[in-house]
Amino acid sequence: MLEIKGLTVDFRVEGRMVRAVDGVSLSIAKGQVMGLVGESGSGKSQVLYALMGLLAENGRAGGQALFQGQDLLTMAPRALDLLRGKRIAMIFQDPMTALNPYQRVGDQLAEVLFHLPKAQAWERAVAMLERVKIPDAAARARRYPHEFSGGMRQRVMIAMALLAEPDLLLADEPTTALDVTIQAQILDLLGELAAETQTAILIVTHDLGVVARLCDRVTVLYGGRVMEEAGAEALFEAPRHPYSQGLLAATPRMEAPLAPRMTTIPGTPRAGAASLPGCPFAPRCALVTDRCRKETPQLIEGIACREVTR
Ligand SMILES: Nc1ncnc2c1ncn2[C@@H]1O[C@H](COP(=O)(O)OP(=O)(O)OP(=O)(O)O)[C@@H](O)[C@H]1O
Repeated sequence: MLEIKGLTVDFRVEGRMVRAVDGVSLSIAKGQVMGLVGESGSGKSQVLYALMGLLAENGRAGGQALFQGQDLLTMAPRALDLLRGKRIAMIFQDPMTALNPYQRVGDQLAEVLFHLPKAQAWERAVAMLERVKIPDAAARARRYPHEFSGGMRQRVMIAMALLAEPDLLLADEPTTALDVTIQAQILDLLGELAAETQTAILIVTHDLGVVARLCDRVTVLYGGRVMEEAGAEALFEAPRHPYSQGLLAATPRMEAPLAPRMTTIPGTPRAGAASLPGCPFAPRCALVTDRCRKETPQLIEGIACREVTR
């Protein structure tokens, strides 16, 4: 459904180009859920923005992003507009970017189903609001976005994306603002959708709990580069890249009451790391060698670390 090949994102900053995403490749099949994980600043969101043609004005994308064989990066803006919101839906971190403040929530949702008679579209919209756990959905549908709490608006946006039954759903931290019980229910709902309608999902998150609950596969980003790509279960059971190991060790686990201290990865991410030669994780890596600082390791069989594959 989606095949990203060597995606780059560069930003012009004070007259020079800074690389934020450096050669990211991944593919997602029909009905598959791919998690894109990494610390803040690793480039996760820019990957999504590049796919949707929504990079900031000083940004430029390179490489290829094939959606059902068509390259999203070189597509004419009008063709991309036609895909967005129909075959490709996106859930943003901030729901107000997707909702019209002057239109009743039910009408906005029903508009997604423009091909149905109005009454039927409205009924489906209310049913979807119920599925995303909006209490008293029929009455709420008649209200405006500002009359909803932040968490409820987030669920409305998720409902809107699900109603469209897109082929591809791009989601940027879709449940971060929700409380944990609702979060779990929404993640399960996204998982059901992927299975029912064979929607492929690319979900950006810094939360490995989200990955564990929803994802089939995971791509781990660091400094704009892919460090590891693996099945979600395999990654949790045996992370291979030193960065993935650190990321997992830094996540508190319910089932490990005997290890209450959270481990952290020493050091801080290198700003603009993707512009420099060598492995971006080298300054923080326990296995680092001289070669890691000079040569950028390529992703081979799901891992970009020579020291592990040697
Ligand atoms: N308009 C811009 N101009 C220059 N640099 C930018 C711009 N937008 C983003 N960046 C840089 O791109 C890099 C990746 O940002 P991105 O938002 O994708 O990270 P992220 O992993 O999604 O983090 P977060 O979880 O905080 O959203 C960062 O170093 C950021 O400073």
